[in-house]
Amino acid sequence: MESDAGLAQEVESILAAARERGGGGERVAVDARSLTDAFAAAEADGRVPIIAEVKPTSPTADGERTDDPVELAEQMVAGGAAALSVLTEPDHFGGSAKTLERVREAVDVPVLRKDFVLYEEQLDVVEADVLLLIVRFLDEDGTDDLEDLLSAARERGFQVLVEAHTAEEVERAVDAGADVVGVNNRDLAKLEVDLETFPRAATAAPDSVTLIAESGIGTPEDVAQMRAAGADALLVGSAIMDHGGDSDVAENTRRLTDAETQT
Ligand SMILES: O=C(O)c1ccccc1NCC(=O)[C@H](O)[C@H](O)COP(=O)(O)O
Repeated sequence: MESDAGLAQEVESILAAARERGGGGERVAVDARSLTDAFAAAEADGRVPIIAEVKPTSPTADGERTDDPVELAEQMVAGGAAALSVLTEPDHFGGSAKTLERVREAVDVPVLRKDFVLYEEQLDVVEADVLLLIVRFLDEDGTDDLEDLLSAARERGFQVLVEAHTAEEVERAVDAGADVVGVNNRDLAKLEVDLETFPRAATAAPDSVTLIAESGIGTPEDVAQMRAAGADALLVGSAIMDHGGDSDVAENTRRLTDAETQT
């Protein structure tokens, strides 16, 4: 079911909750682990650079994974993940700032804070190496501007992944100063996944940008499709988390990180 604004109801609910969430108080100052260095190290080691996502559940998940997120994160790193993404959105994804803090303490790879940040004060919740800003949601009236948030995040030491869904949004991200751009194959307005999205939108990014393909990637064939279209790295949640089951998260990660060395 869609709202008047053409958004899926779950998305309206996510945005309403994000508008209500405050900040953390004290200004965060981060000594960040380099995301691009982590990608380069994975490549040098023959691994596909994968950001594996600790996502206990989501509006499109088949269930909930209740294992200790720190154990899941450690298994993802054992499976060759170059970096991790940790949901901190509590109401729809089962995440928390505390979880991110615990995960970041336990691993030595860069950790992305995955949340729906709309206002500068929401940057000051928890230290993370990378922060997500979503072009689509910063279009809304009443949110802070993408450009301002990008600067505010960098002033605190965060690297910033700016997420787009179309070629036009990729251009907006680059114009705002983004050097790491994610193209989400999931249309966050409607929650539909189409793996042709990344190849279509990625063409708008200059070579200087680090490009990340996000969502809906589950098989070595999907990895090959995204890499052939120019993805420097991939962000994968559901296929690794296996929400409806209890499969080995390290193996699920390894299947994708090893995709280019398997014959
Ligand atoms: O994952 C969802 O169901 C979702 C619903 C509404 C807004 C955002 C959502 N996900 C955010 C993401 O971008 C993904 O968690 C991430 O790219 C990984 O996607 P996947 O591998 O398909 O789990």
